[in-house]
Amino acid sequence: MTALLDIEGLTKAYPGVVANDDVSFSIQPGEVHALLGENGAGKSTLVKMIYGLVTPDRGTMRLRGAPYAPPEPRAARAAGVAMVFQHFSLFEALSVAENIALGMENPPKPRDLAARIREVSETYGLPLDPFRLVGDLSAGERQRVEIIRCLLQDPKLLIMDEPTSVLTPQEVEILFHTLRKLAAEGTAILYISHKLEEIRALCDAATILRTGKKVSTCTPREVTAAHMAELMVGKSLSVPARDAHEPGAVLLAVAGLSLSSGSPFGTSLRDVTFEVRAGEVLGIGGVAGNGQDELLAVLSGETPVAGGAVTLKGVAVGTLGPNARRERGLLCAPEERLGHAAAPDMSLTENALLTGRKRKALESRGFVDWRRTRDFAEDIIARFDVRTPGPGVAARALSGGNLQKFVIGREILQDPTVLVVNQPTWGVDASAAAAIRQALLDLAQKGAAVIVISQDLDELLEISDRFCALNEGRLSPPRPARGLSMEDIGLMLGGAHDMHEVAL
Ligand SMILES: Nc1ncnc2c1ncn2[C@@H]1O[C@H](COP(=O)(O)OP(=O)(O)OP(=O)(O)O)[C@@H](O)[C@H]1O
Repeated sequence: MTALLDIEGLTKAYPGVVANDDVSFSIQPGEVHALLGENGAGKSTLVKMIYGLVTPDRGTMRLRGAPYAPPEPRAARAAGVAMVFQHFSLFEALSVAENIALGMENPPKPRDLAARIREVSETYGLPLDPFRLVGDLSAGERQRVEIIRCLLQDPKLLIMDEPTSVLTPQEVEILFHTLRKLAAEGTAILYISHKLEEIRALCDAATILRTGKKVSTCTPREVTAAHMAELMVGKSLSVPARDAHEPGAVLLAVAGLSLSSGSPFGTSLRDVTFEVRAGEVLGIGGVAGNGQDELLAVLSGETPVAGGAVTLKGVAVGTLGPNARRERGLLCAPEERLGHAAAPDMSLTENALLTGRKRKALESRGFVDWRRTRDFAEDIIARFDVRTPGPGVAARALSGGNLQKFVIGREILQDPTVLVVNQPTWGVDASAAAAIRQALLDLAQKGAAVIVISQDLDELLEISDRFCALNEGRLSPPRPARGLSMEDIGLMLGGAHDMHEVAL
């Protein structure tokens, strides 16, 4: 059988790093093929070459036997290659159908397009109303818009970059059902993910990259997740551990916090009340879009509130802005790493300065001490295993997971009294995720209070002392995490999301 896509010797170098080094493999029609590797291993670079976003330095591709070298994504799409990105490019104020029409060369009449969207949505079990505003959709529904946009092109190869990191467990099931149906019809799927159990459940074959080179292939169903992780990193994984301890004094308290959202697509916070003690990790679970961003903005000081709504070591800080809170020891790492947690075009040194200025004393007499700042950036890089040529590199040149390690490391190394992180291991590979969780536990062990906001319930159960759930802007009362079953958690999350369940 002719392979659908044959990749032969693909090589792509960036200054200081060979992102893909002589990579060769094939994808068969109807195959779900996983692309695995640590952060920075070269997965995104490889799929960008397949999708025409990056031109290889060397090497060739053949699609259904014919030479294939797309100069731009439009050419890739015309050849039958589609891609769903990690970050969606949708306009919130437009409807589903309007968004889809924008990406088409020759969009049909609106009514015909809506009918096509309904047809694809029903055929593939992806419930979606063409007339709803994108701003009102959950992350999972937005992903469906992107998938349906791809399916309308009738692709032969569908590339998916970490599709499940924004999905609830139920939405993952719906997605897998769709992907299996597509594969059964002969569409090949190239699937990037760090979630190894999901890969075992879904994928027929896997190609594993390490520092830009193909190091192995395997059949995910026939090996364990631990084995795949070992192939990726070349060593075995450690599980986060902590000693038993008694929590200390209350460090952060939020009391009766209600806040109506400024944005038409935001979530209002309703009577949120909780406290976190020294030495404690409080996990806040919930489906994205239930007030997580709004809560983080209130805690960081980006959205000031009434003074007494937020107290730090008994002192009202609600009216203070981010810098004043940082000086007092309340540090936050937001979810969006490029543009919010880090400035994309600034170097890592400059990004270290942005939040570490005061606490790391990076200024003296009104001047930036660049040597100290660079040392701080180098310390983060070394201690958090950030794979990059050096601190002079721009944040946007880092792979997603490596930038995440940098952002979390930058805050932890400032010795916070209270640290709030949103999705701390989003897009981070298994071994780096374990290292970040361990660093958060160590921070709590040293006496800080840590708040972890995450959609990853396994992560929260692994590291939290107490767990609570955000549901349409309301926070459930925290409960001890030990002994909570998935069923208890389901009830706490209860009805938070308008999950349109489909019969699978
Ligand atoms: N535009 C760029 N400029 C400079 N270096 C880059 C650029 N894009 C990627 N790199 C480098 O190439 C290497 C591979 O990055 P790539 O994004 O392909 O990794 P990845 O496997 O997708 O990682 P992750 O799982 O973290 O997303 C990294 O060292 C990265 O820093």
